[in-house]
Amino acid sequence: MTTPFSSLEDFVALPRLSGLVLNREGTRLVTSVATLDPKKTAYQSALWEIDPSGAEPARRLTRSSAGESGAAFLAGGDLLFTSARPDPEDADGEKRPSLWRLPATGGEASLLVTREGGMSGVLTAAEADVVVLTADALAGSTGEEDDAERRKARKDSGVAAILHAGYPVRYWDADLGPDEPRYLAVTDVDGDGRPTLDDLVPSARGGLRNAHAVLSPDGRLLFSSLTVPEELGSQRSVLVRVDLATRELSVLLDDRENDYTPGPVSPDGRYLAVTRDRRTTAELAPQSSLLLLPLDGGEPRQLAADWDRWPSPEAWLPDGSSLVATADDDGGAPVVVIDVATGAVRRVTEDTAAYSDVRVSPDGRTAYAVRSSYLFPAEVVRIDLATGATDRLQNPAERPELPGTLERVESVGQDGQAVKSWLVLPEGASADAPVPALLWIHGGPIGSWNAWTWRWSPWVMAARGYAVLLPDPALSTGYGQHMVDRGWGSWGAAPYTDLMAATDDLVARDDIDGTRVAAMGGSFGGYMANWVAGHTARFAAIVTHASLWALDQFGGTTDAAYYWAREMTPEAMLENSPHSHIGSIDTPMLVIHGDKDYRVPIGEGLRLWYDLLSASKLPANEHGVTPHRFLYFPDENHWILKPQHAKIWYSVVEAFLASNVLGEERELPRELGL
Ligand SMILES: CSCC[C@H](NC(C)=O)C(=O)N[C@@H](C)C(=O)N[C@@H](CO)C(=O)O
Repeated sequence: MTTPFSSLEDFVALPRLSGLVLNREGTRLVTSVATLDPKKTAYQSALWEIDPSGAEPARRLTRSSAGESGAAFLAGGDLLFTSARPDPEDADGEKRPSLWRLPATGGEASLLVTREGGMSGVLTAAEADVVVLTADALAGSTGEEDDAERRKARKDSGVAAILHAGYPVRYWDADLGPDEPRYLAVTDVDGDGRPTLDDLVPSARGGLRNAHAVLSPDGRLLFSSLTVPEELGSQRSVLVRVDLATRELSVLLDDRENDYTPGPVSPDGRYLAVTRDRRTTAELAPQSSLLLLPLDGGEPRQLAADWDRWPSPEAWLPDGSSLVATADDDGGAPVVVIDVATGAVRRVTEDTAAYSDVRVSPDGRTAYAVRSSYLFPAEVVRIDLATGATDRLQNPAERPELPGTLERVESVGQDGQAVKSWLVLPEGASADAPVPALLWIHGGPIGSWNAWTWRWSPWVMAARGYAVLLPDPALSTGYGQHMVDRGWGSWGAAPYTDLMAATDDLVARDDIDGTRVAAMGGSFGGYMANWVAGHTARFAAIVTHASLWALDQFGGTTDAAYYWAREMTPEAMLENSPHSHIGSIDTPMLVIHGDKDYRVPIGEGLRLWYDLLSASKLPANEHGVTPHRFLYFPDENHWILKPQHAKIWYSVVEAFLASNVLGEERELPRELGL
């Protein structure tokens, strides 16, 4: 059967949906869909409207080569979005992300706010036309005009240098500073003239980087996380409230044992849902809990404390009786309703899908959400909150046909712990025709294989005849705190042995050819692929993407060193470091790394590559010929985002596996120039 996964051209062209907003009346749903641009070298996103009743087909709302994102409804019904599209009223205008307004009554979108430094996000209040932008300003600037002047001077002089006095200095693939994020309140949104912008937290000093914020329903208060520096390069995330009228900032929750993130404010404005993340130490694994914070100054109270999951608050029921949340759970992330008075948790959605972006209708009976699973990419659904009945609405795209089947399988770890996996089987796999298989190891390490992913699609490999096992070993979420605790600080122990237990059961199946199996992983999954390489020769090939190799150096060069310093002692880092086992590696490895990866810096990939050539059991000969390969992306980051590079990634991986697992040679893409 031919599916879009057979051709990489078709695969990268599949539309990708994300995000969902609902207007105040509950009559309009808007989502974002990314598709290939005409050159097929980038994705561009557009906003689409989805009929909440399910009667009408989805309709495209915006169209421009610059794309649109950041959709947010005003309480009055107009739709705001950000776009770097040109302003038709300003022919010479520079293209920078600006705020646009699409009237509820129809017609063209018009420019509402533009600024030299652009903007990255939009917050609106549920019941008042209040708008706050997230936007970068130069650290030393004193206002919008000053910021624009300083920006121009920096650009004209060609200076890119950044002088730091604190940490962090990089984030994923971005150099931090001298820009820093600010919250800019948009004044007079409904007035006739161009609104002005007021900096709500001028003293933030970089503390709003990656912050989460929400507005109270009446738009008078903003709640945000705020990062404050600590000694030894560390930091913590505290919870603050900003009064939009007075600009007064109050710290609501702050202690050195936890990080805090605001969730939604109750409809009556009396409570704030808060996520509390326990600060880890070498002995203490992460733990996430849901708090209810009375906004009149009372003490926070934990909700659903007896439920051994990590709930993420999404929305309130309109009567304020319950919170709607999602939580990783056994290979999915269902929607649950948590009673605020009792903390009782009621599971709403019954399927094994991962839900996000949950929006509740004004009558509290229905929720709308984005869901995905390994059977389908993100799509918008309607959920009956009483019965859990879930219907797929008319989406901008149909589900792609899949080249195989999906199974849930279970193994047993050395300590008796159940280890669950998804298993993707290619069409035709049977005892008469056993297929080669791939062990895929997820990153994090705190995470789960529970949602569709475009970056590592098992269906692309299924279309090429491979089964793909997606196990959730120790440190995975959705199986209770014990599953995280049992792997904490000892990555080479339970996480590794759980993976091997899952592999044992995989190769014992009669529809799998146990002699033709490879292991692959990215990020922490790449760490584990490297660890696997140094501890077993059972795999025919190993693919390691953006991987941690030498934990002694990684801990100091990653963009968030403080995070890893809280995970292991220096001794444990050495004990669990794959590079110490280079001398045992006798499996061909494909190393993949992007130069702009600041999370797992390129030094990991470079050192791994040199170590493989100089010290593994399969070294290069005097002509430099080695069974290992290094696929290097000079302009990609932690992940391979450009469509043309994603195709190269899959092609090179497939060729490497074909050569080492199947004993077949494949032609490499011409674009590699070899
Ligand atoms: C929630 S687990 C922690 C994620 C971790 N965070 C920091 C600050 O380092 C992280 O980024 N880990 C990477 C090494 C990793 O494995 N990332 C995974 C998941 O985010 C990935 O797939 O990129």
